[in-house]
Amino acid sequence: MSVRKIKDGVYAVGVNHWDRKLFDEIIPLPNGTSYNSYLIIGSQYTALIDTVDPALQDGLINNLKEFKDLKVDYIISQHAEQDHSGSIPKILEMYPDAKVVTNEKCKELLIEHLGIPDEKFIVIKDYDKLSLGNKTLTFIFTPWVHWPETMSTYLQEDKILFTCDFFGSHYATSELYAKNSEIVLEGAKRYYAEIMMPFRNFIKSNINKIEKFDFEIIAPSHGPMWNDPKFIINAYLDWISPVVKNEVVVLYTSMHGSTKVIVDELYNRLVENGIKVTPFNLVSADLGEIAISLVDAATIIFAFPTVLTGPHPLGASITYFVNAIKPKTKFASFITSYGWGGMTIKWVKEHIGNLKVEMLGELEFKGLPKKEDIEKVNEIVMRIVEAHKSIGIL
Ligand SMILES: Cc1cc2nc3c(=O)[nH]c(=O)nc-3n(C[C@H](O)[C@H](O)[C@H](O)COP(=O)(O)O)c2cc1C
Repeated sequence: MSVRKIKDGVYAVGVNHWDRKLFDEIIPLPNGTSYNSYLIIGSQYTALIDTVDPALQDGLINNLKEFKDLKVDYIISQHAEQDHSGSIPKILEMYPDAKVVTNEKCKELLIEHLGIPDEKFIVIKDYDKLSLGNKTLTFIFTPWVHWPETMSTYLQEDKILFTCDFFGSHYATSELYAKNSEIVLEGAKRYYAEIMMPFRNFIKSNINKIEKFDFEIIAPSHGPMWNDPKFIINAYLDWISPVVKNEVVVLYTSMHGSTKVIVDELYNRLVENGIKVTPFNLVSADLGEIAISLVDAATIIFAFPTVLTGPHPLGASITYFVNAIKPKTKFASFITSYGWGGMTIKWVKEHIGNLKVEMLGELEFKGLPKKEDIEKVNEIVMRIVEAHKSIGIL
């Protein structure tokens, strides 16, 4: 990605990671991602907002070299995670007089993670301003989107709000703006589901905080910028709202097909009853797609066999993940096939403490499901139907 001008004196200097396949070594990236860095050249001082993942730092360096006689005075660090901060040491080498401008918490994390020396920092407080001459930055603390130190930066004269991970999307593109397309929104939802959803409760207060500023562009640190900020803010408000959709997510695996018989039965009966069902075979499912589905789903069904007295390891792993990302799901049900005995359902129930779900039935059956097990499926389906009706989504 070469340098792109956003406004007079404001440039996108970050890089696309077109071929990155996994984020956090776990979430697939069908459309890659980007690490955005923004250069703001004021009449007196120049600031760089965030850097890029160190794996691609040469791209940032080459972009900065396109500016003749550039001197960076301030590196604004909005988030200490390495995909945005990891190239700060290299930029400090290039511009030894530059100072890292950030909050106290971020400073502490940057020292711990990157070993940046104490004397390199200027510590700012919530709503502090920094003048670059004809351009003014205001720092707005937006904690827990998604680390404790995260903050946003408002560029008053150009009405741009830099938000780092907040409103980011996993989407590598040569376009500057998101154009509100479904595909970018999907990338934003993929990002939200893994990274932001666990901190849903902090998002509303952060949106209230930023909305006091008059901005026309949201410039995140992943994916394209939003020149229709309402579009992504409204998407976030929808995702964090307590409202769930008439959808069931089935997380299943089956070694010899026994659990799968029940999953198929559940699928057919739920669909017959007008409920959207998304089954994910844990062997091959894209974890990002599972997380995306859980942003809206009213109900989760955990369905996997018993292995070595507990859940199949893929079942244990997904249970841990779902519990960690804390979806707003309201109902859950549990299915397992076993050979001689085990504790699978008990284990799963004990490991979903973060989910505020009403349990809508469970089915533990030996070997292949029998007639009475199939009948039990109907009971579970009717409970799900009633539950969805009770909250007015069916
Ligand atoms: C490696 C392995 C370990 C198993 N461990 C247990 C166990 O500890 N307790 C049990 O009741 N069944 C155990 N089983 C039996 C399965 O739970 C049983 O065959 C079940 O019906 C498989 O369901 P599926 O066809 O959906 O994979 C084990 C099976 C395998 C392959």
